[in-house]
Amino acid sequence: MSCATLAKGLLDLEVARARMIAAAEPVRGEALVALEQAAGRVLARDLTARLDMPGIDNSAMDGYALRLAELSAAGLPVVMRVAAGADVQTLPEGGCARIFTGAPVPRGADCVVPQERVRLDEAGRMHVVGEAKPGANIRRRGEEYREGDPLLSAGWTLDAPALAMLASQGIAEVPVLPSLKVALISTGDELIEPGEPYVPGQVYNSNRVMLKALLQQDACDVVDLGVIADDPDALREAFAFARDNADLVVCTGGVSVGEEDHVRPVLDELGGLFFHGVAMKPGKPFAFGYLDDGSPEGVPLIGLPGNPVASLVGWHMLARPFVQGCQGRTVGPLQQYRVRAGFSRRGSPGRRELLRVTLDWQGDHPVAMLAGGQGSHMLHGASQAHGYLMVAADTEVEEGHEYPYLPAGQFVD
Ligand SMILES: Nc1nc2c(c(=O)[nH]1)N[C@H]1C(S)=C(S)[C@@H](COP(=O)(O)OP(=O)(O)OC[C@H]3O[C@@H](n4cnc5c(N)ncnc54)[C@H](O)[C@@H]3O)O[C@H]1N2
Ligand code: MOO
Repeated sequence: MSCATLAKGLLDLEVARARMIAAAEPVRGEALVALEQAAGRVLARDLTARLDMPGIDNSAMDGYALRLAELSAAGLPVVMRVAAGADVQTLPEGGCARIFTGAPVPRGADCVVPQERVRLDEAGRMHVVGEAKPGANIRRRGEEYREGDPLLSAGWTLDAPALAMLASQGIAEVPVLPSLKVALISTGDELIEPGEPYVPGQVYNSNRVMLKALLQQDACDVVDLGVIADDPDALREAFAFARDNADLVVCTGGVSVGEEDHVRPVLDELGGLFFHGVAMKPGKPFAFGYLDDGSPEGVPLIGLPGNPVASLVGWHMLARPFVQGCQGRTVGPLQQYRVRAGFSRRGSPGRRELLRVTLDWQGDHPVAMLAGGQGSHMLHGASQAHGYLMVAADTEVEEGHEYPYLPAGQFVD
Protein backbone atom coordinates (compact mmCIF):
# COMPACT_ATOMS: atom_id res chain seq x y z
CA MET A 1 0.00 0.00 0.00
CA SER A 2 1.31 3.43 -0.88
CA CYS A 3 2.02 5.75 2.04
CA ALA A 4 0.29 8.51 0.09
CA THR A 5 -3.05 6.90 0.93
CA LEU A 6 -2.41 6.84 4.69
CA ALA A 7 -4.33 9.08 7.05
CA LYS A 8 -2.12 11.94 8.18
CA GLY A 9 0.41 11.17 10.89
CA LEU A 10 -0.22 7.44 10.89
CA LEU A 11 2.44 4.83 10.24
CA ASP A 12 1.87 2.11 7.66
CA LEU A 13 1.10 -1.22 9.34
CA GLU A 14 4.00 -3.10 7.70
CA VAL A 15 6.40 -0.29 8.63
CA ALA A 16 5.17 -0.29 12.23
CA ARG A 17 5.46 -4.08 12.39
CA ALA A 18 9.00 -3.98 11.00
CA ARG A 19 9.92 -1.34 13.57
CA MET A 20 8.53 -3.45 16.40
CA ILE A 21 10.44 -6.52 15.21
CA ALA A 22 13.66 -4.55 14.78
CA ALA A 23 13.30 -3.00 18.25
CA ALA A 24 12.93 -6.35 20.04
CA GLU A 25 16.02 -7.33 22.08
CA PRO A 26 16.05 -11.02 23.08
CA VAL A 27 16.14 -11.64 26.84
CA ARG A 28 19.52 -12.80 28.12
CA GLY A 29 20.33 -15.78 30.29
CA GLU A 30 19.39 -19.42 30.42
CA ALA A 31 17.43 -21.67 32.74
CA LEU A 32 17.19 -25.45 32.88
CA VAL A 33 13.55 -26.52 33.16
CA ALA A 34 11.76 -29.87 33.31
CA LEU A 35 10.05 -30.89 30.06
CA GLU A 36 6.64 -30.71 31.75
CA GLN A 37 7.27 -27.04 32.55
CA ALA A 38 8.72 -26.17 29.16
CA ALA A 39 5.65 -25.85 26.90
CA GLY A 40 5.79 -22.54 25.03
CA ARG A 41 9.30 -21.75 26.25
CA VAL A 42 12.11 -20.93 23.85
CA LEU A 43 15.16 -23.13 23.48
CA ALA A 44 18.37 -21.37 24.53
CA ARG A 45 20.82 -23.68 22.72
CA ASP A 46 20.96 -26.02 19.74
CA LEU A 47 20.17 -29.61 20.74
CA THR A 48 21.56 -32.72 19.06
CA ALA A 49 20.41 -36.32 19.25
CA ARG A 50 21.75 -38.48 22.07
CA LEU A 51 20.50 -41.71 20.55
CA ASP A 52 19.82 -43.18 17.13
CA MET A 53 16.13 -43.01 16.38
CA PRO A 54 14.75 -45.65 16.43
CA GLY A 55 17.27 -47.13 18.85
CA ILE A 56 16.90 -50.67 17.43
CA ASP A 57 15.35 -52.37 14.40
CA ASN A 58 11.76 -52.91 15.49
CA SER A 59 8.45 -54.05 14.12
CA ALA A 60 5.92 -51.58 12.68
CA MET A 61 3.10 -54.13 12.91
CA ASP A 62 1.63 -56.90 15.00
CA GLY A 63 2.53 -59.97 12.91
CA TYR A 64 5.29 -62.45 12.18
CA ALA A 65 9.01 -61.89 11.63
CA LEU A 66 10.79 -64.27 9.25
CA ARG A 67 13.67 -64.89 6.85
CA LEU A 68 12.17 -64.40 3.41
CA ALA A 69 14.52 -66.98 1.89
CA GLU A 70 13.02 -69.66 4.18
CA LEU A 71 9.43 -69.13 3.04
CA SER A 72 7.96 -72.10 1.19
CA ALA A 73 4.58 -73.73 0.56
CA ALA A 74 5.16 -75.74 3.77
CA GLY A 75 4.97 -72.55 5.89
CA LEU A 76 7.15 -71.84 8.94
CA PRO A 77 6.76 -72.99 12.54
CA VAL A 78 6.29 -70.20 15.08
CA VAL A 79 9.31 -70.72 17.32
CA MET A 80 9.42 -67.57 19.40
CA ARG A 81 7.32 -64.69 20.68
CA VAL A 82 8.71 -61.14 20.96
CA ALA A 83 6.84 -58.30 22.67
CA ALA A 84 7.85 -54.60 22.92
CA GLY A 85 10.51 -54.16 25.60
CA ALA A 86 12.09 -57.62 25.06
CA ASP A 87 15.84 -58.11 24.49
CA VAL A 88 17.11 -58.48 20.95
CA GLN A 89 17.29 -62.20 20.21
CA THR A 90 18.28 -64.33 17.21
CA LEU A 91 15.66 -66.02 15.07
CA PRO A 92 16.36 -69.78 15.00
CA GLU A 93 16.84 -71.08 11.46
CA GLY A 94 13.75 -72.45 9.76
CA GLY A 95 11.29 -70.74 12.10
CA CYS A 96 9.42 -67.46 12.41
CA ALA A 97 8.63 -65.25 15.39
CA ARG A 98 5.29 -63.97 16.60
CA ILE A 99 6.02 -60.25 17.00
CA PHE A 100 4.21 -57.11 18.18
CA THR A 101 4.42 -53.44 17.19
CA GLY A 102 7.56 -51.82 18.62
CA ALA A 103 9.18 -55.15 19.55
CA PRO A 104 12.83 -55.75 18.54
CA VAL A 105 13.08 -57.61 15.26
CA PRO A 106 15.11 -60.76 15.97
CA ARG A 107 18.55 -60.94 14.37
CA GLY A 108 18.33 -62.78 11.08
CA ALA A 109 14.71 -61.79 10.30
CA ASP A 110 14.41 -59.58 7.25
CA CYS A 111 10.67 -59.04 6.98
CA VAL A 112 7.57 -58.66 9.15
CA VAL A 113 4.21 -59.75 7.75
CA PRO A 114 1.12 -58.23 9.43
CA GLN A 115 -1.11 -60.84 11.08
CA GLU A 116 -4.00 -59.96 8.72
CA ARG A 117 -1.88 -61.31 5.85
CA VAL A 118 -1.00 -64.73 7.27
CA ARG A 119 -2.80 -68.02 7.74
CA LEU A 120 -1.99 -70.48 10.54
CA ASP A 121 -2.58 -74.15 9.66
CA GLU A 122 -3.72 -76.92 12.06
CA ALA A 123 -0.10 -77.68 12.90
CA GLY A 124 0.40 -74.03 13.89
CA ARG A 125 2.64 -73.26 10.90
CA MET A 126 2.52 -69.76 9.47
CA HIS A 127 1.74 -69.23 5.75
CA VAL A 128 2.00 -65.83 4.11
CA VAL A 129 -1.02 -64.87 2.02
CA GLY A 130 0.16 -62.83 -0.95
CA GLU A 131 3.53 -61.17 -1.36
CA ALA A 132 6.16 -60.40 1.28
CA LYS A 133 8.96 -57.94 0.56
CA PRO A 134 12.45 -57.64 2.06
CA GLY A 135 12.56 -55.07 4.86
CA ALA A 136 8.77 -54.71 4.94
CA ASN A 137 7.33 -53.40 8.22
CA ILE A 138 10.74 -53.10 9.89
CA ARG A 139 11.56 -49.68 11.39
CA ARG A 140 15.33 -49.55 11.02
CA ARG A 141 17.68 -48.33 13.71
CA GLY A 142 18.64 -44.69 12.99
CA GLU A 143 16.33 -44.40 9.98
CA GLU A 144 14.91 -41.10 11.29
CA TYR A 145 18.14 -39.60 12.63
CA ARG A 146 21.44 -40.64 14.14
CA GLU A 147 23.17 -39.84 17.42
CA GLY A 148 24.77 -36.40 17.04
CA ASP A 149 22.39 -35.19 14.32
CA PRO A 150 20.81 -31.74 14.89
CA LEU A 151 17.40 -31.93 16.57
CA LEU A 152 16.21 -28.41 17.40
CA SER A 153 17.84 -25.00 17.00
CA ALA A 154 18.18 -22.25 19.59
CA GLY A 155 15.12 -19.98 19.32
CA TRP A 156 12.75 -22.91 18.76
CA THR A 157 9.44 -22.64 20.59
CA LEU A 158 8.87 -25.83 22.51
CA ASP A 159 5.45 -27.06 21.45
CA ALA A 160 3.90 -30.46 22.13
CA PRO A 161 5.59 -32.38 19.25
CA ALA A 162 8.99 -30.86 20.05
CA LEU A 163 8.63 -31.78 23.73
CA ALA A 164 7.55 -35.30 22.76
CA MET A 165 10.60 -35.67 20.51
CA LEU A 166 12.91 -34.60 23.35
CA ALA A 167 11.15 -37.03 25.70
CA SER A 168 11.67 -39.81 23.11
CA GLN A 169 15.41 -39.10 23.44
CA GLY A 170 15.23 -39.55 27.21
CA ILE A 171 15.85 -35.85 27.79
CA ALA A 172 14.21 -34.68 31.02
CA GLU A 173 15.34 -31.04 31.22
CA VAL A 174 15.90 -28.39 28.55
CA PRO A 175 17.90 -25.16 28.49
CA VAL A 176 15.44 -22.31 27.81
CA LEU A 177 15.61 -18.54 27.71
CA PRO A 178 14.23 -16.80 30.80
CA SER A 179 10.47 -16.06 30.66
CA LEU A 180 9.61 -12.56 29.59
CA LYS A 181 8.16 -10.68 32.55
CA VAL A 182 5.32 -8.45 31.35
CA ALA A 183 3.54 -5.88 33.52
CA LEU A 184 -0.11 -5.53 32.52
CA ILE A 185 -2.03 -2.34 33.25
CA SER A 186 -5.66 -1.51 32.45
CA THR A 187 -6.57 2.16 32.56
CA GLY A 188 -10.08 3.62 32.79
CA ASP A 189 -12.24 5.03 35.58
CA GLU A 190 -15.26 3.34 34.00
CA LEU A 191 -13.85 -0.17 34.44
CA ILE A 192 -15.35 -2.73 36.82
CA GLU A 193 -14.29 -6.34 37.17
CA PRO A 194 -16.35 -9.36 36.05
CA GLY A 195 -18.29 -10.65 39.06
CA GLU A 196 -18.99 -7.16 40.38
CA PRO A 197 -22.60 -5.90 40.12
CA TYR A 198 -23.34 -4.17 36.84
CA VAL A 199 -23.79 -0.40 36.99
CA PRO A 200 -25.12 1.16 33.77
CA GLY A 201 -22.41 3.33 32.28
CA GLN A 202 -19.59 1.31 33.75
CA VAL A 203 -17.77 -1.22 31.62
CA TYR A 204 -16.56 -4.67 32.54
CA ASN A 205 -12.83 -5.00 32.12
CA SER A 206 -12.46 -7.44 29.23
CA ASN A 207 -8.99 -6.37 28.10
CA ARG A 208 -7.39 -7.57 31.31
CA VAL A 209 -8.42 -11.22 30.98
CA MET A 210 -7.90 -11.16 27.21
CA LEU A 211 -4.33 -9.87 27.41
CA LYS A 212 -3.49 -12.06 30.35
CA ALA A 213 -4.63 -15.06 28.31
CA LEU A 214 -2.68 -13.89 25.26
CA LEU A 215 0.48 -13.29 27.28
CA GLN A 216 0.17 -16.61 29.07
CA GLN A 217 -0.44 -18.42 25.78
CA ASP A 218 2.96 -17.07 24.77
CA ALA A 219 4.55 -18.27 28.01
CA CYS A 220 5.09 -14.79 29.49
CA ASP A 221 5.13 -14.20 33.26
CA VAL A 222 2.38 -11.65 33.86
CA VAL A 223 2.71 -9.02 36.60
CA ASP A 224 -0.91 -7.89 36.73
CA LEU A 225 -1.16 -4.36 38.11
CA GLY A 226 -4.95 -4.26 37.72
CA VAL A 227 -6.84 -1.07 36.91
CA ILE A 228 -5.18 2.31 37.21
CA ALA A 229 -7.35 5.43 37.38
CA ASP A 230 -7.41 7.98 34.54
CA ASP A 231 -5.07 10.23 36.45
CA PRO A 232 -1.50 11.21 35.51
CA ASP A 233 -0.13 10.76 39.06
CA ALA A 234 -1.59 7.26 39.37
CA LEU A 235 -0.32 6.33 35.92
CA ARG A 236 3.12 7.76 36.65
CA GLU A 237 3.36 5.66 39.80
CA ALA A 238 2.12 2.51 38.03
CA PHE A 239 4.53 2.95 35.11
CA ALA A 240 7.46 3.48 37.49
CA PHE A 241 6.58 0.31 39.42
CA ALA A 242 6.09 -1.65 36.20
CA ARG A 243 9.40 -0.39 34.81
CA ASP A 244 11.24 -1.59 37.92
CA ASN A 245 9.55 -4.99 38.02
CA ALA A 246 9.18 -6.16 34.43
CA ASP A 247 10.97 -6.55 31.09
CA LEU A 248 8.04 -5.03 29.21
CA VAL A 249 4.98 -2.97 30.10
CA VAL A 250 1.67 -3.45 28.30
CA CYS A 251 -1.22 -1.12 29.04
CA THR A 252 -4.65 -0.68 27.51
CA GLY A 253 -6.80 2.41 27.16
CA GLY A 254 -6.09 6.10 27.51
CA VAL A 255 -3.84 6.05 24.48
CA SER A 256 -5.95 8.24 22.20
CA VAL A 257 -6.13 12.04 22.07
CA GLY A 258 -8.81 13.10 24.63
CA GLU A 259 -7.89 14.96 27.83
CA GLU A 260 -8.64 11.76 29.78
CA ASP A 261 -5.97 9.95 27.74
CA HIS A 262 -2.82 10.17 29.86
CA VAL A 263 -0.65 7.35 28.51
CA ARG A 264 1.17 9.36 25.90
CA PRO A 265 1.98 12.44 28.05
CA VAL A 266 3.16 10.28 30.97
CA LEU A 267 5.26 8.16 28.62
CA ASP A 268 6.80 11.34 27.19
CA GLU A 269 7.63 12.44 30.70
CA LEU A 270 9.03 9.12 32.03
CA GLY A 271 10.88 8.08 28.94
CA GLY A 272 10.15 8.57 25.29
CA LEU A 273 7.68 7.76 22.60
CA PHE A 274 8.98 5.77 19.63
CA PHE A 275 5.81 5.99 17.56
CA HIS A 276 2.09 6.56 18.04
CA GLY A 277 -0.68 5.90 15.54
CA VAL A 278 -0.87 3.19 12.89
CA ALA A 279 -2.98 3.27 9.75
CA MET A 280 -5.03 0.25 10.69
CA LYS A 281 -8.62 -0.27 11.66
CA PRO A 282 -9.14 -1.16 14.39
CA GLY A 283 -6.06 -0.40 16.47
CA LYS A 284 -5.13 3.07 15.26
CA PRO A 285 -3.90 4.68 18.50
CA PHE A 286 -1.21 2.03 19.13
CA ALA A 287 1.75 3.54 21.01
CA PHE A 288 5.27 2.23 21.55
CA GLY A 289 8.01 3.78 23.64
CA TYR A 290 10.48 3.28 26.47
CA LEU A 291 10.36 4.04 30.17
CA ASP A 292 13.70 5.40 31.28
CA ASP A 293 15.48 3.05 33.68
CA GLY A 294 18.90 4.59 33.31
CA SER A 295 19.96 2.14 30.58
CA PRO A 296 20.46 3.33 26.99
CA GLU A 297 16.95 2.37 25.97
CA GLY A 298 15.03 1.58 29.13
CA VAL A 299 12.02 -0.68 29.55
CA PRO A 300 9.75 -0.93 26.50
CA LEU A 301 6.11 0.06 26.86
CA ILE A 302 3.29 -0.89 24.52
CA GLY A 303 0.11 1.17 24.77
CA LEU A 304 -2.84 -0.69 23.26
CA PRO A 305 -6.14 1.06 22.54
CA GLY A 306 -8.96 0.66 25.06
CA ASN A 307 -11.51 -0.58 22.55
CA PRO A 308 -11.30 -4.34 23.06
CA VAL A 309 -11.05 -5.43 19.42
CA ALA A 310 -8.56 -2.63 18.70
CA SER A 311 -6.50 -4.03 21.58
CA LEU A 312 -6.72 -7.57 20.18
CA VAL A 313 -5.72 -6.49 16.67
CA GLY A 314 -2.89 -4.34 18.07
CA TRP A 315 -1.66 -7.38 19.95
CA HIS A 316 -1.81 -9.70 16.92
CA MET A 317 -0.26 -7.30 14.43
CA LEU A 318 2.32 -5.40 16.47
CA ALA A 319 2.66 -6.30 20.15
CA ARG A 320 3.00 -10.06 19.70
CA PRO A 321 5.83 -9.90 17.14
CA PHE A 322 7.70 -7.64 19.57
CA VAL A 323 7.11 -10.07 22.44
CA GLN A 324 8.24 -12.98 20.27
CA GLY A 325 11.40 -11.10 19.32
CA CYS A 326 12.11 -10.37 23.00
CA GLN A 327 11.64 -14.08 23.70
CA GLY A 328 14.33 -14.95 21.16
CA ARG A 329 11.78 -16.35 18.72
CA THR A 330 12.05 -15.83 14.98
CA VAL A 331 9.21 -13.68 13.67
CA GLY A 332 8.15 -14.48 10.14
CA PRO A 333 6.01 -12.40 7.79
CA LEU A 334 2.24 -12.40 8.23
CA GLN A 335 0.85 -15.61 6.71
CA GLN A 336 -1.76 -14.78 4.15
CA TYR A 337 -3.50 -16.10 1.09
CA ARG A 338 -6.17 -14.66 -1.12
CA VAL A 339 -9.79 -15.48 -0.41
CA ARG A 340 -13.00 -14.40 -2.13
CA ALA A 341 -15.29 -12.08 -0.15
CA GLY A 342 -18.90 -13.18 0.23
CA PHE A 343 -20.04 -9.63 1.01
CA SER A 344 -19.59 -6.04 -0.15
CA ARG A 345 -18.51 -3.20 2.09
CA ARG A 346 -17.37 0.37 1.85
CA GLY A 347 -13.63 1.07 2.27
CA SER A 348 -11.95 2.60 5.30
CA PRO A 349 -10.50 6.07 4.58
CA GLY A 350 -6.76 6.25 5.20
CA ARG A 351 -6.52 3.01 7.18
CA ARG A 352 -5.97 -0.59 6.25
CA GLU A 353 -8.86 -2.58 7.67
CA LEU A 354 -8.68 -5.96 9.37
CA LEU A 355 -12.16 -7.38 9.08
CA ARG A 356 -13.04 -10.23 11.38
CA VAL A 357 -14.32 -13.02 9.12
CA THR A 358 -15.27 -16.67 9.08
CA LEU A 359 -14.45 -18.95 6.14
CA ASP A 360 -17.28 -20.82 4.50
CA TRP A 361 -15.82 -23.99 2.89
CA GLN A 362 -19.05 -25.39 1.46
CA GLY A 363 -18.32 -24.62 -2.18
CA ASP A 364 -15.24 -25.46 -4.22
CA HIS A 365 -13.29 -22.58 -2.68
CA PRO A 366 -13.42 -20.80 0.68
CA VAL A 367 -15.53 -17.66 0.93
CA ALA A 368 -14.98 -15.04 3.64
CA MET A 369 -18.07 -13.85 5.49
CA LEU A 370 -18.22 -11.13 8.15
CA ALA A 371 -18.02 -12.86 11.53
CA GLY A 372 -20.31 -10.26 13.12
CA GLY A 373 -20.36 -6.54 13.84
CA GLN A 374 -17.10 -4.82 12.92
CA GLY A 375 -17.04 -2.02 15.51
CA SER A 376 -13.81 -1.92 17.52
CA HIS A 377 -15.91 -2.48 20.66
CA MET A 378 -17.67 -5.56 19.26
CA LEU A 379 -16.14 -8.66 20.80
CA HIS A 380 -18.75 -11.13 19.58
CA GLY A 381 -17.59 -10.96 15.95
CA ALA A 382 -13.96 -11.22 17.07
CA SER A 383 -14.82 -14.29 19.17
CA GLN A 384 -16.38 -16.03 16.12
CA ALA A 385 -13.72 -15.13 13.56
CA HIS A 386 -11.45 -17.64 11.81
CA GLY A 387 -9.12 -14.87 10.70
CA TYR A 388 -8.80 -11.39 9.25
CA LEU A 389 -9.59 -10.19 5.75
CA MET A 390 -7.07 -7.44 5.17
CA VAL A 391 -8.41 -4.63 3.01
CA ALA A 392 -6.17 -1.78 1.80
CA ALA A 393 -7.07 1.78 2.81
CA ASP A 394 -9.80 3.48 0.77
CA THR A 395 -10.66 0.18 -0.91
CA GLU A 396 -14.19 -1.05 -1.28
CA VAL A 397 -14.79 -4.75 -0.69
CA GLU A 398 -16.66 -6.20 -3.64
CA GLU A 399 -18.44 -9.50 -3.32
CA GLY A 400 -16.70 -12.19 -5.39
CA HIS A 401 -13.35 -10.36 -5.46
CA GLU A 402 -10.28 -11.72 -3.66
CA TYR A 403 -8.48 -10.09 -0.71
CA PRO A 404 -5.61 -11.22 1.53
CA TYR A 405 -6.82 -13.48 4.33
CA LEU A 406 -4.78 -13.93 7.53
CA PRO A 407 -5.69 -17.21 9.30
CA ALA A 408 -5.98 -16.80 13.07
CA GLY A 409 -3.93 -19.96 13.72
CA GLN A 410 -0.72 -18.01 13.10
CA PHE A 411 -1.38 -15.93 16.20
CA VAL A 412 -1.33 -18.90 18.55
CA ASP A 413 1.62 -20.82 17.09
N1 LIG B 1 -11.27 12.46 18.93
C1 LIG B 1 -10.84 11.24 18.75
N2 LIG B 1 -11.37 10.27 19.48
C2 LIG B 1 -10.95 9.00 19.32
C3 LIG B 1 -9.97 8.73 18.37
C4 LIG B 1 -9.41 9.78 17.63
O1 LIG B 1 -8.52 9.60 16.79
N3 LIG B 1 -9.88 11.02 17.87
N4 LIG B 1 -9.61 7.42 18.18
C5 LIG B 1 -10.62 6.45 18.46
C6 LIG B 1 -10.08 5.12 18.35
S1 LIG B 1 -9.75 4.61 16.76
C7 LIG B 1 -9.92 4.29 19.39
S2 LIG B 1 -9.41 2.68 19.14
C8 LIG B 1 -10.20 4.72 20.75
C9 LIG B 1 -9.06 4.30 21.68
O2 LIG B 1 -9.04 5.10 22.75
P1 LIG B 1 -8.20 4.89 24.05
O3 LIG B 1 -7.11 3.94 23.85
O4 LIG B 1 -7.86 6.21 24.55
O5 LIG B 1 -9.20 4.13 24.99
P2 LIG B 1 -10.24 4.72 26.01
O6 LIG B 1 -10.72 6.03 25.53
O7 LIG B 1 -9.69 4.60 27.34
O8 LIG B 1 -11.38 3.65 25.81
C10 LIG B 1 -12.01 3.41 24.57
C11 LIG B 1 -13.17 2.45 24.77
O9 LIG B 1 -12.70 1.23 25.22
C12 LIG B 1 -13.29 0.87 26.46
N5 LIG B 1 -12.28 0.21 27.31
C13 LIG B 1 -11.16 0.76 27.76
N6 LIG B 1 -10.47 -0.13 28.50
C14 LIG B 1 -11.20 -1.26 28.50
C15 LIG B 1 -11.01 -2.52 29.11
N7 LIG B 1 -9.94 -2.78 29.89
N8 LIG B 1 -11.95 -3.46 28.93
C16 LIG B 1 -13.06 -3.19 28.17
N9 LIG B 1 -13.26 -2.01 27.57
C17 LIG B 1 -12.37 -1.05 27.74
C18 LIG B 1 -13.71 2.18 27.06
O10 LIG B 1 -14.72 2.02 28.01
C19 LIG B 1 -14.15 2.93 25.81
O11 LIG B 1 -15.45 2.54 25.44
O12 LIG B 1 -10.38 6.11 20.80
C20 LIG B 1 -11.26 6.63 19.81
N10 LIG B 1 -11.50 8.00 20.06
O1 MOO C 1 -8.58 2.08 15.97
MO1 MOO C 1 -10.06 2.25 16.63
O2 MOO C 1 -9.66 0.75 16.95
O3 MOO C 1 -10.74 2.13 14.97
O4 MOO C 1 -11.57 1.94 17.11
